[in-house]
Amino acid sequence: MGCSKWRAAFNFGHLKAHKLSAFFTMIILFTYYFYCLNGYCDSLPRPVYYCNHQTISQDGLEPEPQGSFTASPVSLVRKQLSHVPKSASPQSNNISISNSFGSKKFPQAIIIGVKKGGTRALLEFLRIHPDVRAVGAEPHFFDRFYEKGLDWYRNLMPRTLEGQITMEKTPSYFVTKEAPRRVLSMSRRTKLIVVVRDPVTRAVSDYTQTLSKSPGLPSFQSLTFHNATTGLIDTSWSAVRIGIYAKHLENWLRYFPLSRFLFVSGEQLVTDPAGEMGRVQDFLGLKRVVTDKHFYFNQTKGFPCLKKPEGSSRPRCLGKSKGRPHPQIPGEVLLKLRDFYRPFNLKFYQMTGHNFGWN
Ligand SMILES: Nc1ncnc2c1ncn2[C@@H]1O[C@H](COP(=O)(O)OS(=O)(=O)O)[C@@H](OP(=O)(O)O)[C@H]1O
Repeated sequence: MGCSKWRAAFNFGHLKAHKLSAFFTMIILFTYYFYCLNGYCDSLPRPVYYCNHQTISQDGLEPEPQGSFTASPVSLVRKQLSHVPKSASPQSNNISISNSFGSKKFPQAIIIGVKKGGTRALLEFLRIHPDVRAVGAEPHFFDRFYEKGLDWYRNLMPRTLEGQITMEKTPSYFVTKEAPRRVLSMSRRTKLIVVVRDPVTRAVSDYTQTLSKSPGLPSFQSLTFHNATTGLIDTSWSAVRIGIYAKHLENWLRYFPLSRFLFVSGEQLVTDPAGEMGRVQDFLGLKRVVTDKHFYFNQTKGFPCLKKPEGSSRPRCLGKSKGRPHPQIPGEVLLKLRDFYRPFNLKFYQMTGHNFGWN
């Protein structure tokens, strides 16, 4: 091709400005379409949600410096992109790199409670199962964002393949009056998991979390009692109220039969994670894939940790806000609380047919 021909071929001068811009727009649209077709759009970082004033990324990893199941937003982006081979062609090694397989479904199982029961540990342990896909952040759909509608909720869910189950966890559902009716109207077949823990320890754990964000918080005992001299417990304080499990369960049982529930012991989840995970997998109709082989006890943390969590090859523990030391609470305050909870605990054991041994 002679010089004049090249000049003619690349001479856009005769094209009108609007034709040029239409030409470039088409190129941009085509490139974007091709990019998304290969599933890269799905691997872009997702929004970060704020739960209980704590930042939790969409895949459930808390952005804390070290420790576990944790990732900073930057490392999250790296992690999300890390599965894309650098020089991947769409069909390299006959394995498609597209991650847009499957479809978004409503959760078939929800961890509905309880706050500070061990719900994060349970969800992270479940996420190593190949047949479980879970949204990492707490969606808070059935308590805070119900008006956004079911399509909004479903869209938050990860895509699942045939045979995989979709899950989420939002511990405040258990104590939300409207939640059971709302979950029922999504699906009456939803499986409901409640991780329960000694309500006295749970209350202290709850207080510890609030204290970590508001260091000027009044003492635990002053919040526990209406009046220190009468010793009357203040049940309007959420740290106390959440632990009246029988009362909250009563509300759920107006909508769902007991067979739809699984009660996980928060204590057993720490002392025997594999045993508790066996029960959970059976309840969900999953093969018992998560076993004692997946856990090790981390002496420094004082909790079981995962040898190989989802998306990682290194052992990891939960983040620093999980399994943190509690402030010292006077023994007589704890005793009074224990007395307060006793009848509710006994009722809860009767309702569930399970003695959690908190007395
Ligand atoms: N494996 C493992 N590692 C760390 N922590 C563990 C684990 N298993 C259970 N727990 C207990 O989980 C408690 C936090 O409960 P949640 O995850 O339900 O809290 S939250 O409601 O989501 O804020 C947390 O409460 P605190 O000890 O008060 O921090 C832990 O006792």
